[in-house]
Amino acid sequence: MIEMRNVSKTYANGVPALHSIDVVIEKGEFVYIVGPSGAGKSTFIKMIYREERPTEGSVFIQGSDIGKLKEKQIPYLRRKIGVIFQDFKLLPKLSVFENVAFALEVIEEPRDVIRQRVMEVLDIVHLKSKARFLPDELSGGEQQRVSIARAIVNDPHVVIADEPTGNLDPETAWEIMDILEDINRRGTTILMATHNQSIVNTIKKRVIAIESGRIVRDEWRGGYGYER
Ligand SMILES: Nc1ncnc2c1ncn2[C@@H]1O[C@H](COP(=O)(O)OP(=O)(O)OP(=O)(O)O)[C@@H](O)[C@H]1O
Repeated sequence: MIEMRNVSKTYANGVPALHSIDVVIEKGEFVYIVGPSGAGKSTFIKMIYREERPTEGSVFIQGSDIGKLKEKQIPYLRRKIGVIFQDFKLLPKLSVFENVAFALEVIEEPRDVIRQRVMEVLDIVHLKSKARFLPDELSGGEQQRVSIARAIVNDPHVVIADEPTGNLDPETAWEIMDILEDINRRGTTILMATHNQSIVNTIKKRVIAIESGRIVRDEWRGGYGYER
């Protein structure tokens, strides 16, 4: 469902970030992207929702080369991809409900459909009772759960999380992982860039390790090599 073929990225200032990346991620997988600071993890992730474009090579989502999309087609791509950030990026003046509903209002879904779907996803992240709260009335973990609800409200094929537990204490980080695993069990592909070794070592998934812009390891943490 996600395929990178010979993808390289050099930023406009000449900084090389990715070199000849070849990778396939199948529907329903849960994949960690790991590597030292500056290795290229965020750049890798940004390629998938076309926040950045490759300088060489192609990125395919469900068989379509997203480098070839016209600007006006990009919102359609982004509806198929939910994104979660380390710093949540919630709209501070909107309630929890409104933050999550926003993506559905943009596509002019009927009000009753919006209400039902928003409450459904708030239930998945255990925040139904806080639908009317503002983001700054919530803990960091709760804010991250709102941003997860917002990421899945359009029922995307893939959720991309860039350091989703980076700003959270360890206990809250595990709660976020429970929710991401639950979403993955419901069929959504998950890609998560992380520095959190204890999560990667405990909740065993496919691990893609990037160093200096190259994939240096791609395996299941279960102890056997990754093959397809
Ligand atoms: N917009 C940009 N313009 C120029 N260089 C950039 C840009 N974004 C990232 N880089 C550079 O590209 C390289 C890879 O950065 P990237 O953010 O992808 O790494 P990362 O693995 O996500 O790091 P971290 O773990 O610290 O978030 C780094 O050398 C970085 O300085």
